[in-house]
Amino acid sequence: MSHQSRQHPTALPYHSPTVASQWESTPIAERPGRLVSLFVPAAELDPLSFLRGGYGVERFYWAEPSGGASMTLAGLAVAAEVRVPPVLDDAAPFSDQSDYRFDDVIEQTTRLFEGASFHAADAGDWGVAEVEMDNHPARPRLFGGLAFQDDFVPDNTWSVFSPAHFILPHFQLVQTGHEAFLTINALIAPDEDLLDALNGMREALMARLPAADAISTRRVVSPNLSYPLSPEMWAELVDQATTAIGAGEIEKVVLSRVCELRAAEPIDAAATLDFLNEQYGDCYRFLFEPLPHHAFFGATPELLIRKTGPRVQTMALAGSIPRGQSPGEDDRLAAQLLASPKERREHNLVVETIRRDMAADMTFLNIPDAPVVLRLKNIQHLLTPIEGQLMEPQLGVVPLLRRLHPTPAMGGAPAERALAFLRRHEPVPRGWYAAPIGWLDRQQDGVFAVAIRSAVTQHARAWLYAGAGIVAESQPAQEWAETALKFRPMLGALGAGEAV
Ligand SMILES: C=C(O[C@@H]1C=C(C(=O)O)C=C[C@H]1O)C(=O)O
Repeated sequence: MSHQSRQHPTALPYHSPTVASQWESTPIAERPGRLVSLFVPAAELDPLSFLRGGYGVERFYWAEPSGGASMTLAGLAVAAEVRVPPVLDDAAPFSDQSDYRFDDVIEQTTRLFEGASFHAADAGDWGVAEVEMDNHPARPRLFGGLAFQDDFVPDNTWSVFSPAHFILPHFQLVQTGHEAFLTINALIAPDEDLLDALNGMREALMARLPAADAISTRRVVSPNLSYPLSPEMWAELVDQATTAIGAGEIEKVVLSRVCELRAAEPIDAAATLDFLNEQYGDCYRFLFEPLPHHAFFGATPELLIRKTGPRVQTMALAGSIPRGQSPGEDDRLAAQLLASPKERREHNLVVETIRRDMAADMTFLNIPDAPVVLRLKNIQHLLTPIEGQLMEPQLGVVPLLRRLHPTPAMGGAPAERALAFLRRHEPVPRGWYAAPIGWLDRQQDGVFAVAIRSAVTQHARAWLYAGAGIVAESQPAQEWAETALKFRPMLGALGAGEAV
């Protein structure tokens, strides 16, 4: 691959994260380091206080909706990263580059975990014991995501983001069910004595174990909002889409718009997590802050893929209607959503595309015949939960992301033409909005959500994103109102109340 890289100023002076791509074909013994992870039980640590205690360093957060195998991960600082730089080479036609990000992530991840070791810090008499890594909740997990489009380049808004970027946190707190563990991850030099390294790491781990003094963080107060796309411009955009649909060029395209927010002080995205956990506990809550005050965060209802060994789960989530003012009105609107041919068609396009894209890899794929209604705080959606069993369990989560992203719930149908339509017509680049966000481990198991109901911050500014599926019958005013509802989670999180 010959794409040039652009360096981002993400490294803070006190550490220098190793980019796994530097290891390119170097024999393990000659590499700059190998991954060592050491953990202790940490039932007393609260993930949000832990993050608040890390104000000023890189921070990461991931919380799955409660129930089942749900997991919360909070990360501080960077032990290692997997990053795919942008392609800036105009000479290479974009079509030749498609999918390069996924292969790069797989390669770099595999290299990062080669020769990795995993240890319990409290074995016996405070000894250190090597432990089987693969199913342990404290195992090292890379957290991050990808940009929506393959040809992403970091613009002014997304200046510290990459086409794909995953972080292995230096300190990683994981809660699953009733268990919690704090893990310290580090790359140690090949000539460094493992026991010496482990002793040093254990000291650093124990120093983090007591709950940090919470640094008080402030929520945003009375921010200013603006919408770069006027309702008239939106109507024109929707008309362009319905015209392309009428001409048979595409069947569906998801259009998005942006809300710009200005605050009086730098925005602490982590300070919104209490609100998101309280109000949107039924969603995937995430924070990716690779540089302090440059954060991408949100609370999304949409699972893209959960892979545990041979088992996979995904969903079709498309088709929307507001919540009612009363339980009766809620039910009436839900029935209207289920009965709407337009919403059902929008939804079925997603179901059928997922069926087509997954069927070849599955020994079985269970897709219910009809959707149910998912009722969220401000909006209701049509939902079809999907599960299956992989023919080859060793097929990792990243190839599955490649198959699925973007589903017609985020891009459109047919996918390539819908993406080309968006490149031509959507006025604001999406960055990481509507793209996969989540975690993966050494076995390349993992969980990814679709990063909608999300915002990106830069110091005192934030950009919120919301989109809606457009089909032949779509009306601009209705889609404007739907996107207004989809801004609400982030508006609430950023102190802008229920404003639309
Ligand atoms: C694109 C968004 O939402 C998606 C679009 C939906 C629709 O068009 O009905 C519903 C849920 C999501 O799949 C968003 O929230 O920004």
